[in-house]
Amino acid sequence: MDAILRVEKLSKVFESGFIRRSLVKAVDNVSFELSEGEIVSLVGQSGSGKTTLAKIILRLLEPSSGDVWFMDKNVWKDLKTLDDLKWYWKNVHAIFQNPYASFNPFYKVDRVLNQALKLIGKEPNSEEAKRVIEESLKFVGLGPDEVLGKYPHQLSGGQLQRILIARTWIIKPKLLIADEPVSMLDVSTRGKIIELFDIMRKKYGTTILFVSHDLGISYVISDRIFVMYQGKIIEEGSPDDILLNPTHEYTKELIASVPTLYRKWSF
Ligand SMILES: Nc1ncnc2c1ncn2[C@@H]1O[C@H](COP(=O)(O)OP(=O)(O)OP(=O)(O)O)[C@@H](O)[C@H]1O
Repeated sequence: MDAILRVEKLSKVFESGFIRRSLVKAVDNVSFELSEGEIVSLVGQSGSGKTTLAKIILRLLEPSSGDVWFMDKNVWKDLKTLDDLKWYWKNVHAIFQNPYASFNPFYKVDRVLNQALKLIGKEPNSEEAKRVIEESLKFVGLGPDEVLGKYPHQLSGGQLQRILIARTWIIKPKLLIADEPVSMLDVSTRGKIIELFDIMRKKYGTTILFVSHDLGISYVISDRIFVMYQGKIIEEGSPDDILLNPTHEYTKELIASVPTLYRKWSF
């Protein structure tokens, strides 16, 4: 399979401390490739560098060194104009942990769906736009009357996260970066969202980078798992490789800290 994303020797160093300056290597010489339609989990404890890596790929945070290639374009060197960036964010889309943060509290939730329509060149409020929005909500199991015309505070975190998946469904990105998208949600919404990721990959060939501290969910949904520790990917392999034959002490600790790992998940 062709690589859709290539990360090459990526590093990000932060300066921290006020009186005594010290350097934190949040991402330390990381390289990997993602293929079309793959679901890959990036797993590690808090502070291991997952979000920093995700932000660099999303072009939200500049790397200290190294390159990110997406479909043969160097993300930090080749994308210069606003149109280049729009192209990138149409193809590389993110869903973050806290759905409330993705909505402006002063606007009705419809706005994020209309913005998605604009991004793909469709006129909001047209008959076609209405149809696409309805289809997208159906895809995530929401009725239009349930959510449209409402403000974010009138909906639950699970409903908001589903609307964000509906937005992703409208945009149909080639790469979806989902950074802890389910950790704040109840078990049934979590299961539904993970099921939707699987459908997106099967139906539209979406590649998904699932960023999580939860090896349990990653085991169930991934084709491959990367284990991140102190800014480095210290181990990678199939879920069974990682779980049954972990080579790194840190991975063994991570497995031991997941009591629900072998429980049957019913999605
Ligand atoms: N803007 C920043 N300035 C200084 N240090 C930072 C900054 N952002 C992150 N760091 C540091 O970089 C390291 C990696 O942080 P990062 O948020 O990427 O980890 P993470 O694995 O995503 O953690 P979490 O699961 O808690 O989100 C941490 O030591 C963090 O303190």
